Amino acid sequence: MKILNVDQIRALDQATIQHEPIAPLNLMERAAQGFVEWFAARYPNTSPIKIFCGLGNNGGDGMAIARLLLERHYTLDIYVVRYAPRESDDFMHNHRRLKLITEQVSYIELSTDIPAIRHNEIVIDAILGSGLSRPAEGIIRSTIEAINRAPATVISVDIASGLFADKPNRPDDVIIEPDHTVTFQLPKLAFVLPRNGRYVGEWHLVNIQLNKRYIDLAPTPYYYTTPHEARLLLHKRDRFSHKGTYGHALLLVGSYGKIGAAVLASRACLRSGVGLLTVQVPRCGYSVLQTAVPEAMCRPDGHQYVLTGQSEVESPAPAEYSTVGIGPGIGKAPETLAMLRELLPTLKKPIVLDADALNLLAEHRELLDILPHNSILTPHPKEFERLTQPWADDYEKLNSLQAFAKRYRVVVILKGAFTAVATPDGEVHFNSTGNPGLSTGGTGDVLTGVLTALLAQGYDSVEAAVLGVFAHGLAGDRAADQRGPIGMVASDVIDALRWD
Ligand SMILES: NC(=O)C1=CN([C@@H]2O[C@H](COP(=O)(O)OP(=O)(O)OC[C@H]3O[C@@H](n4cnc5c(N)ncnc54)[C@H](OP(=O)(O)O)[C@@H]3O)[C@@H](O)[C@H]2O)[C@@H](O)CC1
Ligand SMILES: [K+]
Repeated sequence: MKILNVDQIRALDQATIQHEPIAPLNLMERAAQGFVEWFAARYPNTSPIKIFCGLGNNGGDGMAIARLLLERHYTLDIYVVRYAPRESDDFMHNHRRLKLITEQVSYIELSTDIPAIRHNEIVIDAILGSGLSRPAEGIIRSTIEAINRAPATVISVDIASGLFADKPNRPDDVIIEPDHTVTFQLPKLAFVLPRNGRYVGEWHLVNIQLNKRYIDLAPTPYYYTTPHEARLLLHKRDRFSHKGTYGHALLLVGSYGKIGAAVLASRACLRSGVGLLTVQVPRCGYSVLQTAVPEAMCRPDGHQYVLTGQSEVESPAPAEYSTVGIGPGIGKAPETLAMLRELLPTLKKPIVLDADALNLLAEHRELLDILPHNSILTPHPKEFERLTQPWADDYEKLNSLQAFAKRYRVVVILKGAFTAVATPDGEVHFNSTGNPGLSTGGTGDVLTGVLTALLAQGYDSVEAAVLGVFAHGLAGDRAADQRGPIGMVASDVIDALRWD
C-alpha cells in the first residue's frame, strides 16, 4: 500500500471528485460515514462524546460526523474552535446542516470557552487535519492542551490536530495525543515514524474509495506492507521439489558465551524453509549446536572461542553456498574481523549481515565498499547510527537510511515499530506486524535466520526482506497472543513462524 504526501493526498481528493465524479460534499459525507461506522462498531454504548471541530475540511468532517452521531442517538456536545474568520465551503455547508437538527453548537474563542472534560467521555478531535500549514497557536493551542490534560479517550479524525503528516514538527509544538487515529484509506508517513507514537496512538484505515487510478500512478518511495501484499510474495512449493530446490545456507555465528545466538538463528533458518543448513561456530559451540539443532550440519571453526573462518573439516568455500548469514553472537575479535575482510570479496551473491558484523563494518568502513550488492543489513537504530551519523529527527533518519541503501546498493532493515526496509532503488517499505514483545534478546538472531533461509530459497533481496520482516513480526504477534508481550522470548517467535 502506498504512503502519499500531503500534496498528493490533496490531488487524490481532487482526482476522486473529478473522475468518479462525486461532489466534494458527498466525498466528505463518505469520509464522515466511514468514521462513524468505525466508531459505532468500537463504541456501541452511548458514552458522552465531545467533538471539537476546526474551520477547514477536517472541521467539516467533524460537523458531518456530529450530525451522523446524533442521528444514531449518541449523546454529543459539539464545539467549534473559532480561530479565524475564514471557513471552508464544505465546513460551512455541514455547519448549516447540523444547525438544522440541533441548537447545541458551542463556540470556543477564548480559553474560558473551553469546557471541562471528564474521564468517562470520548473526545473526537476534528480541529486540524492534513491542511496544517503551521504549528498550532492561540486558542487552538489552548484547546489542544486542555484535551491532552483530560483523562478522556481521544480519537483523532484523519490525523491528530497539530501533527504534520509528512514533515517534522518542532520539539515544542503542541499536538493532540490521541488513543486512536482514524484516517482515510491510506496511512500518512507521520504514522510510521517512532517519535510520533504518542501523536498517533493506534491508527485505523477507513476506505472511502478514493480514485484508484491516481493512487496506482502516484510516484512515492514509501510503502506500507499489508498482509495481502506480503502473502503475494510467498513462493509456492512445487510438489516435485526436493531439499536441493530450497538452497543450502551457511551461517557464520556465535562465540564463547553467545552460542545461544547461533542456535536461535539456525533454528529460525530451518523453520523458514531452507533446504539444507550448515552452521560454522567456534569449537566451543560444536556439541551445543549438534544437540540443540540436529537438523543442521555443523562445521566447527578452527578456533575454540571465536570465528576465524578456518575449519578443520573439509567443506565447500562460503561462496559455493546459496547464501551466507553472518553476525549473531560473533563478537568483534580481531580474528573475526580478519575473517570478514577475507570473506567478503569472495562472495558474489547477496548475504545477510547482522549484529557484530554490522559493528565491525561501522568500525572498518572500507568493508562497506566490498559488500556483495543487494546484501541485507539488519541494524537496530543504534547500530544504524554507528554506520552513519546521529539524526535530528525521524525524517532525517529516513533520508539517511535511503541514502545509505542507495550508496552501498544494499537492502537495509531498520528495526523498530514499523520496521523500515530500504532498498537500493530508494524505496522504503514499512512493516505492519510486530509488537513491543519483540524487544527482547535473540529476536534479531531469529530474523537473521529467517532472511538467510529466504535468500537461500531464491527470493530476491527486497522480497526476502519485506516478507521476512513481515513473517517475523507476525510470529511475534502470535507469540504475544500465547505468552503476552512481556513473557514471550525469541524461541517462542521461532515456534510461531508459519509460512502459509
Ligand atoms: N484528502 C482527502 O482525501 C479527504 C480529506 N478530507 C478531510 O479534509 C482534511 C483536509 O482539509 P483542509 O485541507 O481543509 O485542511 P484542515 O487541516 O482541515 O484545515 C486547513 C485550514 O486551517 C488553516 N490552518 C492550517 N494550519 C493552521 C494553524 N496551525 N493554525 C490556524 N489555522 C491553520 C489553513 O489555513 P492556511 O494554511 O490556508 O492559512 C486552512 O484554512 C483532511 O484532514 C480530512 O479530514 C475528507 O473530508 C475527504 C477526503
Ligand atoms: K484532526
